[in-house]
Amino acid sequence: MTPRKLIAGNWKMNGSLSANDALLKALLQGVGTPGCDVAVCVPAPYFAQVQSLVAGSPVALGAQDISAQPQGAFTGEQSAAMLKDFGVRYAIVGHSERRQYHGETDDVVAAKTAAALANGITPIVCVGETLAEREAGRTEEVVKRQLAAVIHVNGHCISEIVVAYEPVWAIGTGKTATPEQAQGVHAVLRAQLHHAASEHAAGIRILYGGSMNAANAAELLAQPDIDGGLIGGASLKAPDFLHIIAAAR
Ligand SMILES: O=C(CO)COP(=O)(O)O
Repeated sequence: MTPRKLIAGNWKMNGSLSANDALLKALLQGVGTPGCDVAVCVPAPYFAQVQSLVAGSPVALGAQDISAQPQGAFTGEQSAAMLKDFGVRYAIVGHSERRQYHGETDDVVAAKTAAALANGITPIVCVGETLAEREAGRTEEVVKRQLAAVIHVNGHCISEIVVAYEPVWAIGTGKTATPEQAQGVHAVLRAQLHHAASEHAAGIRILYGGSMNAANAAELLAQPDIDGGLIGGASLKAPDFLHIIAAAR
């Protein structure tokens, strides 16, 4: 079974009330009935705004992070229940920027994945190697270790996760992985999922992220194991994001 593709925008720490309004109105005007699932992962202060703008549309609301803790003295964190209050469907977990700047380990990423799953939020679990790791021939080892951490989340069915392969060297650099490079890593991840949960592996979406744009999306999305995209910069421009959505049909 080939899963329906997912095109998710990661706005990162960008936006304002007025910019979000203009971006989403343009997106909703152009999106029609998309041939794929669509989501925007927005900064937490804008959940309410975006929830009301996308209500009743094919665009789902996503978060960029989620707390591993249910509630309490965790200053600055947002719990799964808080996300649910705003209709959040997806939460990015373990983005390389969180791993790099906030010291998130594989264990933290696994705990956040579990918190999302326990609350009916689909985690988009990011994996990916740095340039130094790729050059040292360690790509497979790194992404397999990162994926293994979430595969063994106790008591939850991994069929509910989305995986995103985001080579760190391709993020925000304009250096996209070639379709062959991306497909090579996606095939490794698919095989690992197959080994862990053969009955679900084909249906788990593996997104590519890292300088995906209107010009390169179609070729990347045509690869057999690329089931969508996690898009940073290009998701902030409605025409570019719409072009990528159209390429996923
Ligand atoms: O990190 C990314 C999405 O999560 C990718 O960002 P860019 O598309 O800006 O390279």
